[in-house]
Amino acid sequence: MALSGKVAVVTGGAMGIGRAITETLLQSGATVVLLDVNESAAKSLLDDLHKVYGRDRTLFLSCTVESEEQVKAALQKTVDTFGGIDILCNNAGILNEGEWEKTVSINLLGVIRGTYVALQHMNKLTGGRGGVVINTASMAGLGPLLSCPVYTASKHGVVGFTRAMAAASKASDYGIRFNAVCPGFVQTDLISNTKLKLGQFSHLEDATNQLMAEMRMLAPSEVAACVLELATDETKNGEALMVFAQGKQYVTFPTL
Ligand SMILES: NC(=O)C1=CN([C@@H]2O[C@H](COP(=O)(O)OP(=O)(O)OC[C@H]3O[C@@H](n4cnc5c(N)ncnc54)[C@H](O)[C@@H]3O)[C@@H](O)[C@H]2O)C=CC1
Ligand SMILES: CC/C=C\C[C@H](O)C(=O)/C=C/C=C/C=C\C=C\[C@@H](O)C/C=C\CCC(=O)O
Repeated sequence: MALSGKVAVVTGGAMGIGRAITETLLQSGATVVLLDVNESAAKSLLDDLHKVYGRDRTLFLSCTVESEEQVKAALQKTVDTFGGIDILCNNAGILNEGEWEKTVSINLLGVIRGTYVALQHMNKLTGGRGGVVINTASMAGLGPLLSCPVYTASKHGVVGFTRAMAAASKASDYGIRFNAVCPGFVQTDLISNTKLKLGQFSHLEDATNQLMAEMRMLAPSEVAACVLELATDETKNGEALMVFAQGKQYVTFPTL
């Protein structure tokens, strides 16, 4: 299988897209460590996964991506348990325009934190074995969603950070590829009760619902399949892969 012998870490791995990524990576032969704050969802998922994949290829570690200490401990535990990290999926994210600083803290700072801590373990220049980092951005990382400006900003930041890290890693010979997956609307808890999550922009919910209707919804598994593509195609570095109901498309960015 494509990922046999590989060790993957998935943040926000207990639910939604992260759960689908976890399952897809396991199906491809990887060992998966899922980090999440929702212990009940994670433990329920682990029970299901153990029945299919056994107990030796999955591990749940309670961890918020907002905490440097917790992320460092979780990734160290991963290395101590499984010998290294080959794949990091910075997937954890929220939608909350009312608590916009928390949105930035999780969606962007959490991606930066996970990347920098994992770099210490994955970087070939510091004893790592290289690998790939896949960040869950959004199509809102490529264009504006008027009902959630801060969410849009956080996802634009993820795309920019991913592309810059890809270039830095290539120039520095870290041996690590960096890519972003940019889904449209996906049927998960994140987009439930959106009126409450849009804060001062809740009056714009209808406009977003109309866009949602036009674009149609994705299943989490469709996003996970694109994550697997970015993980296994070693020619992909610095890419942003858009995923929408009609298909997928790599973004062509302007060359400076
Ligand atoms: N659902 C959608 O329409 C889209 C979602 N995305 C992105 O996909 C990613 C996953 O979102 P969904 O699966 O849709 O949401 P979800 O709400 O179903 O799952 C998010 C997971 O992240 C976990 N999480 C939240 N805060 C955390 C923290 N501080 N530390 C660790 N884990 C934390 C949650 O417990 C949950 O398990 C997010 O980054 C989101 O922005 C991107 C495009 C579309
Ligand atoms: C209220 C729900 C908000 C966000 C939910 C979800 O997390 C999410 O991220 C959904 C994003 C969906 C975006 C859909 C379309 C975006 C359209 C425009 O912003 C332009 C986007 C991309 C243009 C890029 C290009 O065409 O090259």
